[in-house]
Amino acid sequence: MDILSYIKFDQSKEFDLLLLGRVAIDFNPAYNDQVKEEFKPLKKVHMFEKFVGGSPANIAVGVTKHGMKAGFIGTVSDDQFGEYVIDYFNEQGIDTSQISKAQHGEKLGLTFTEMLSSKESNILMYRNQAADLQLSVDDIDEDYLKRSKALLISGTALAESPSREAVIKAVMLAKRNNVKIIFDIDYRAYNWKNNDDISIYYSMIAKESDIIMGSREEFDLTEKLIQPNMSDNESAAFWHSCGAEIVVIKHGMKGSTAYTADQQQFSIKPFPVEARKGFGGGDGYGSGFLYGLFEGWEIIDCLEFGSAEASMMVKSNNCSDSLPTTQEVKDFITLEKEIYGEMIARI
Ligand SMILES: Nc1ncnc2c1ncn2[C@@H]1O[C@H](COP(=O)(O)OP(=O)(O)OP(=O)(O)O)[C@@H](O)[C@H]1O
Ligand SMILES: O=C(O)C[C@@H](O)[C@H](O)C(=O)CO
Repeated sequence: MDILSYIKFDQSKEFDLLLLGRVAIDFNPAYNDQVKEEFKPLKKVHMFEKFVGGSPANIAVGVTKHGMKAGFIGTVSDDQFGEYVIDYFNEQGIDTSQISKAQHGEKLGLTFTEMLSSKESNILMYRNQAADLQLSVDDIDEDYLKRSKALLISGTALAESPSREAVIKAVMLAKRNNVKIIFDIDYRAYNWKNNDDISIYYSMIAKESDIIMGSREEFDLTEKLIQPNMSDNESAAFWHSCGAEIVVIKHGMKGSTAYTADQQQFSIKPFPVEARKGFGGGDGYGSGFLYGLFEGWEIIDCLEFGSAEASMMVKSNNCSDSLPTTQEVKDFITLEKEIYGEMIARI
């Protein structure tokens, strides 16, 4: 079945996707032609490379590399790092007209990453009074929102006020302007005060969403106050009953499944790679999957493309700069299929 029968984007709109939420600065152990910090504990690392990071920021870069027209709604620090983010987005072709600067000295989060082995990596976040959580209702402009086919909300933006209210306002305005809502649950423990808050705000946005993407753990957190311990099938049925057209549930290396409102389900596995780190896979997955969806591909092809892009990202040393072009993902899939066989990722 053609995906356009699931999601009907308003093709007359100028932007494909607006992304709202977390943006930070990643400091990754250097791994380039000059310096190679091999797998080691963070305390032993001397040289770092700086990148723009944060899941929705990365996905904005990822979909733009596929030729989609994206804009970012967020708040950055009023300093050199804030300028770095805006310059980087501008260079990538992402619209920055709706990025505000924090007014009271709040700083962008700094993410120091630790690569311990191909199976273990961690992040160390410096994120007190984070600038991105200063996004407020005054930063949400209906005339801007209505110009987009879809709005992606990253769940981290719900962790604190005033960003929380800004998200809720954006979702309310999106709904009345036929802007599809994509909820990337994107749970990060920092900034959340307790699990009831997580369930209250995640479920509030999930109930309004057309597409929901998250790991099993993220769905469990979302569903805590609705019905704990749901199976994947039960979760999908519940969110479909609230109006979601596509529910994607990820199980890391075990694979992921997209459930469509017409009761179909499609599953995919990761493409085998030697990973440099665990994080960033979700952003590659989101970029590739959404690109396919906007192109009107069959769901299984969207999943394969997203899974390939995820594998490429965990293999890489960073989360934004290494996001691949469409041709690079296609070449990666061709190569992996030559090595491992045509059905390597398909379940
Ligand atoms: N070691 C790996 N090798 C290949 N692919 C991987 C590996 N780890 C993760 N992936 C891919 O990345 C996808 C997303 O990873 P995960 O399920 O951890 O989601 P996530 O928590 O949203 O990620 P992120 O930390 O980027 O937000 C997986 O569904 C899988 O396709
Ligand atoms: O915040 C993180 O989880 C790690 C970041 O380094 C990265 O940019 C990211 O946001 C991955 O989703």
